[in-house]
Amino acid sequence: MGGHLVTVATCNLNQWVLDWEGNLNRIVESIHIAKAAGARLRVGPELEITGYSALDHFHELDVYTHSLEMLSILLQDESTHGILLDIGMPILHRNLRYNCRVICLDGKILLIRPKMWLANDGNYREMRHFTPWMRPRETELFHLPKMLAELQGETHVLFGDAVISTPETAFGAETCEELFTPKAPHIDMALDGVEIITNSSGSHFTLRKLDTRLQLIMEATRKSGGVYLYANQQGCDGERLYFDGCAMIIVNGDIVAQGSQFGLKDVEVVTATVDLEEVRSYRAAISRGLQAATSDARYQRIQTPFELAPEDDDADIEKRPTLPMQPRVHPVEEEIALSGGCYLWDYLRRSGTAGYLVPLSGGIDSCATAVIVYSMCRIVMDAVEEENQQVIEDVKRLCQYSQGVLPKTPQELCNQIFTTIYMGMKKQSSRDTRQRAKDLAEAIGSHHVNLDIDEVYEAQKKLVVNTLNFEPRFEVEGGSNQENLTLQCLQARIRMVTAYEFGQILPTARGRPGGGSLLVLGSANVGESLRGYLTKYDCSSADINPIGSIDKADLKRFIAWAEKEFDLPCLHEFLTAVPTAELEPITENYVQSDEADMGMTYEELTTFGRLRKLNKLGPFAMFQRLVHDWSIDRKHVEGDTAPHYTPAQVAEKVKRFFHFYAINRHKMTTLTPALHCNDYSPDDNRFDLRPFLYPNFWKSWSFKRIDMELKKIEKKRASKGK
Ligand SMILES: Nc1ncnc2c1ncn2[C@@H]1O[C@H](COP(=O)(O)OP(=O)(O)OC[C@H]2O[C@@H]([n+]3cccc(C(=O)O)c3)[C@H](O)[C@@H]2O)[C@@H](O)[C@H]1O
Ligand SMILES: Nc1ncnc2c1ncn2[C@@H]1O[C@H](COP(=O)(O)OP(=O)(O)OP(=O)(O)O)[C@@H](O)[C@H]1O
Ligand SMILES: NC(=O)CC[C@H](N)C(=O)O
Repeated sequence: MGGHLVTVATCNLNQWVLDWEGNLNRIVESIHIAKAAGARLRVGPELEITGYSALDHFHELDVYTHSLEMLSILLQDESTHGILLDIGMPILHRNLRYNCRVICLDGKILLIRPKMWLANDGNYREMRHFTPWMRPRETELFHLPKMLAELQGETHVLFGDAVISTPETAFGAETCEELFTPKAPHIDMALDGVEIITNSSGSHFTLRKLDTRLQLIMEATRKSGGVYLYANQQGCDGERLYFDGCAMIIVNGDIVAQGSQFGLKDVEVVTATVDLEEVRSYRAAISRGLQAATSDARYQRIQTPFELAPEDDDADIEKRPTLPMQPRVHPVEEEIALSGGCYLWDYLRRSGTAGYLVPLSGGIDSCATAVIVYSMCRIVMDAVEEENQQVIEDVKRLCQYSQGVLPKTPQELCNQIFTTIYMGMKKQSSRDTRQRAKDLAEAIGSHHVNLDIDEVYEAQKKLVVNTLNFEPRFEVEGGSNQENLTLQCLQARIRMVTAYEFGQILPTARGRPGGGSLLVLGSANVGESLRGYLTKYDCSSADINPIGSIDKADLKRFIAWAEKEFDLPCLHEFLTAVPTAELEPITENYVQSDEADMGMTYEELTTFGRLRKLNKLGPFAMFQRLVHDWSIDRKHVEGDTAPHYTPAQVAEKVKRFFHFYAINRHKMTTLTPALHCNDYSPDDNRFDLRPFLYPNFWKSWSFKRIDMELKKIEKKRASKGK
């Protein structure tokens, strides 16, 4: 029989790919915390032994050998006994690679459950690394390697799609993506009377995604009833993704416990006491009976005498079911601040470098990058205040406080590990941008360098003058377009060389103990990357870019939010300034402007960027869509804030965008790795895979089709007298 009050645990773990012992230690620590909280079942993230993002390392046999070795250490560690464990790791079975859950108890394996529906969209390539288990509710024998067979006292364990039956209930596992599929395994398990479902995830962050995840999880148990335990990685495990934790426990559609989405705890365990009788009454009250009774999905149950709810515990009247709570969701601006801040901290501490350097131009993009570093310092100082020992250790190493004196404010920390550098040109740079950069640096406390690159520029330019006997001039000085571009790109590239030069020597020159290098941060955003409005291999080429998958609209929201939330009034100036590259000389009647140069506004670029990637529209479909969305006929419709253009103007805009997109796509192939935050990201290397040598779009069939459609539309409008 058994009791009905069960204490269960799930967790966020900050795993790191191939950090075998580190990963194992964090798993063991989570088990200790779960046990101390009285939990009898603990679930951990997907592939927690290797770290989720090992990618093509999953092709290497070492990975499977070391995973088994770590599992063997875990099973032998008696401090992990006395609780049912659901551990994530890769397993080689009959020469096929599987992404598995290993369910174990008291040093023995009960079941190995391979993932059935693999994640294969966007950043995910699980089909490249693993084989899905395509036989629902079937099992076979897994031959244990010698080291595990000795521990098990048997040569084989069950491998496949089955569930575990305890004296009082049954639980089954599903893995991450399976929850996202239309016919998720939890549906059949719930129909077959399984009351607790574990979900181990390696689920990455994108802006506004938590809503979707929450809805899916709550829906899973709202429709079928049951207890759902969600575990996830948290942090940067060695790739461009940030895993946003949020371990949760849900009962019959209500959240009863929720861990942090962003945070610096390497191990965060979430526990709750749930009442199995509530699941039974809920299931009795919903329309499920007939479907359950006629369902042919019958799961093999692996019996264990281990009680999840010892009756003795029910007699303890202090124990009571955890009450439902409202889900916590951060506003999108805060998501940018927290995801970027936490990712940068993991990257910094794990890379072993001395800090960050940002070329700060006085424009909004590099400003956003700098504010994200400041956000990191704020998050770190909060963790220091909460006495997070790992963070304190990392801060001590980075800041080299031999006396153990820690910084007291985010600004103090910022000053130790963050340099901003303004690299001006006498004729091109305005006083305004130089001042804005200086003001921001002062407000966030960064170590600020203000210099001019004219001498280097002149020396480099002389190479052409002296060697080719030709003096290139800017357009405003009467030069051609090609001369104008050459001189602009020269400045831009000198900035990149200067940024790396300073990044490498600054810690030593400042007398920082240990010396080392600063990582150079980039600030290219989605719109300008798509449009190609950047110099290849200039400051857009950096070590890592925290804003590379965020478009201008989201960035501006973030800066407006940070102005208030971080109390940085100087950010206001960045929001109202006209965006300019300052690569051409400023004259009495000419100041370079991004939007004029690009032939489109950032707002329009935001729309193009999202329709291209999220809605998957090519030139013709984009025209068909925007001719309505941006219709001139809607100009006077109240509340319509979109731009308004005639059909001919829309055609011209769409063609211009795709023309520049096509001729500049090569720039995406060398772009700095960016933290992945959005499904509209143009990242060519891992996410938005495209060719980079296109035919001339002006002569393309798709542009001709736009012209044909335009003619039809104009004819119709003319007949209506428009
Ligand atoms: N199909 C292809 N496949 C591979 N590579 C290709 C290529 N076509 C050109 N290239 C290469 O790319 C080069 C042209 O690209 P690139 O050198 O970037 O030069 P380009 O795109 O001509 O000029 C840079 C543009 O970015 C603007 N901008 C705006 C804002 C800021 C900044 C800044 O830097 O701060 C720059 C600047 O005003 C200018 O319009 C060619 O010289 C060639 O080396
Ligand atoms: N005067 C400068 N001093 C330092 N860095 C600069 C300067 N001008 C440009 N940069 C660096 O080069 C990058 C690309 O320059 P660009 O003019 O394209 O700026 P952007 O991407 O629009 O960003 P921002 O809004 O920060 O100017 C900037 O993000 C910045 O990091
Ligand atoms: N690892 C996975 O299966 C993750 C897939 C899932 N679609 C997600 O984004 O969370």
